[in-house]
Amino acid sequence: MQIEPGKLLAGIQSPDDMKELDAVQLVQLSKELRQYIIDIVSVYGGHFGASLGVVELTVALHHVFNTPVDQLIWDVGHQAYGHKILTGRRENFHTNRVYGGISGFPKRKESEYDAFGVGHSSTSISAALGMAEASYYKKEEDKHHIAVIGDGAMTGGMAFEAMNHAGVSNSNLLIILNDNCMSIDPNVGALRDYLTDITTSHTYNKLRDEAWKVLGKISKFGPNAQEIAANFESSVKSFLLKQSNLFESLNLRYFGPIDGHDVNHMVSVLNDLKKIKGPKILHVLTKKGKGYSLAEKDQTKWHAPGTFDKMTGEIFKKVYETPQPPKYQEVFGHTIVELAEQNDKIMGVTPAMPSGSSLNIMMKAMPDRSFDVGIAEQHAVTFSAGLATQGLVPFCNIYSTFMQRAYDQVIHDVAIQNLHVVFCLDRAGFAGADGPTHHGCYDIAYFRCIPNMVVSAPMNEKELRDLMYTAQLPENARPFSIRYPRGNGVMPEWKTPFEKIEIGKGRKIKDGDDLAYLTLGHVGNYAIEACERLASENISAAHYDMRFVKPLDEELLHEVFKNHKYVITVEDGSLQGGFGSALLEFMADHGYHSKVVRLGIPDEIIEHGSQLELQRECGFDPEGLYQSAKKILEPVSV
Ligand SMILES: Cc1ncc(C[n+]2csc(CCOP(=O)(O)OP(=O)(O)O)c2C)c(N)n1
Ligand SMILES: CC(=O)[C@@H](O)[C@H](O)COP(=O)(O)O
Ligand SMILES: [Mg+2]
Repeated sequence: MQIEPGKLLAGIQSPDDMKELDAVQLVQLSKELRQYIIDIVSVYGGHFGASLGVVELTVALHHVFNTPVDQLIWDVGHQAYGHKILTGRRENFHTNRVYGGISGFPKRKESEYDAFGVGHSSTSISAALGMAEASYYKKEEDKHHIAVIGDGAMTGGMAFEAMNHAGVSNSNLLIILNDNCMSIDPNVGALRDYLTDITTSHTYNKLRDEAWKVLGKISKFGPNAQEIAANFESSVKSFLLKQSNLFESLNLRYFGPIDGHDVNHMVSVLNDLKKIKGPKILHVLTKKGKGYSLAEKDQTKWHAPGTFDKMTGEIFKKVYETPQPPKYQEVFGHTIVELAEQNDKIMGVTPAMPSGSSLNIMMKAMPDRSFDVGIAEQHAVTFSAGLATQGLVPFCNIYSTFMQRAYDQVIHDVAIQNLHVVFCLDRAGFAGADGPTHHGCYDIAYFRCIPNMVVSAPMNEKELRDLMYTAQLPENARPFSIRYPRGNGVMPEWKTPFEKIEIGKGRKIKDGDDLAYLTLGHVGNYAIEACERLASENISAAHYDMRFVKPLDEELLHEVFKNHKYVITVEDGSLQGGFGSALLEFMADHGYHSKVVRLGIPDEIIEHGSQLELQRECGFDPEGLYQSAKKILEPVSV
């Protein structure tokens, strides 16, 4: 489907084409850019509300700054669709997040305008500061470094670490705080309240106006800007501003808040700020979903709505005639509430993903026992450890990819003290369209080497429920991780009675003589398919659902290796150090010599696409499992 851009937008091949636009044209370009994002995302899907909210900011930045020489870094990058469209990728934009197409996030290898690869939050200030310090060192005095960070991302610890550093640097750094009061769900915490306060406080705004007067003078006096700013900074007003402003206290010159939907005002402010050297922050107020009223009203739903009818706002969902299996996240969300009703020690913790993890179900049902701690994975883990020291049983739900942030906390604060924290790692395995920054490839490998830790993965909804039930039992008071993928399970009738699973015990799903599949987690369902297909060709394959990588079911493994010359291991995770590796270690330790083929994610960066496309690429989709069996059984030619 061909989607045509507006007339002005059609003429923009790069930001160079925007430099001469006048005030009216900048407004028109913003309008066309917003419409183009709506047109494309409604048909092809992707992140939506965040990019709509920064349309004017994006236009103003590329109009004022000399990108790509000036370095523009988008935090997380889910709001950078306008940036991509204006920087030479409009004609490819319909391939956004599609297998083989452009990435949904800024990516250095995709464009020179993407100054830094992103996807995880709160990295932009550190990266921009690093670039700014490099420019300072290289005496590139006129170069600008701009980090655009949302109020949600600003709650992440890294943002504070970076501001702490920036405040004592001389480098030419501009932080733009894009404040829309939203994370994916409504933003949380004291910083959110603080930002609202400085936006509305009477006293503060009076002081701020003084600062703006100085900026006005800077525009007029041009070359004397430095001097005027310096005079202002030694004044009493500046002292008061510093006392009453968090960012000023950290030595960052603070400007704003300003209306982020007034493109021409932003152009004039950014032009002023260009003249002020050193680290500074501009607070911009925007509305997530701006310009598409449904997205403005329900900002969480329209964060990444999927495809929709742009005229009616109907979000397209596949219609099935029979009941479908639920998403794993939903099973988690309902099951934690059920368990918490039985066990008053259970608490729920999420770092800024209440909707994504479905912990929002518990947050609604039991608000005093569930916490959204903001984009703060490290804090979420150590906070859970703190709860556990007091005899509570926190379920700390973190996407596998974001758990990478909190690795030290898992070891130092949980495992070494052998605390009873249950880690639910959602989006384990390929995340799909979000791509390599979001794939949950590494958790098996990075958790498997941690003493005291139980590492498990359910093959279906029942196993997820039973593992959650098992994990909270007092006799299992130790760090316990359960990984499961993005998307649906396999059991429409998922609400099964709880059954305890013995820790470290797998199960034989099917006997067979010719080879054995050993699977971990949801991909076990692919082995069922492969076994059926092989059976129709008189090949008899056994199938074991191992459930645990740590501890391993050694009894079951002795059975496997005593009876099978050919073994195929399957995991939706990194082959390096993962489940297959664990089995090779077991074989080496016990002197087994079966031929083993390991299927999983190779030692490469796998890009974006649907989960199945990526699994196919790596050879562990159902077809890949079948073909591997055929291959392993092929007679060796001499
Ligand atoms: C480390 C990390 N944790 C969680 C996420 C998931 N995530 C992506 S966008 C987002 C909300 C960001 O809010 P904000 O920075 O205010 O941007 P907005 O969407 O409001 O424009 C979250 C939680 C992430 N990308 N990285
Ligand atoms: C940008 C970001 O990090 C999130 O919006 C992420 O895309 C959410 O992924 P899910 O859609 O799997 O919740
Ligand atoms: Mg926000």
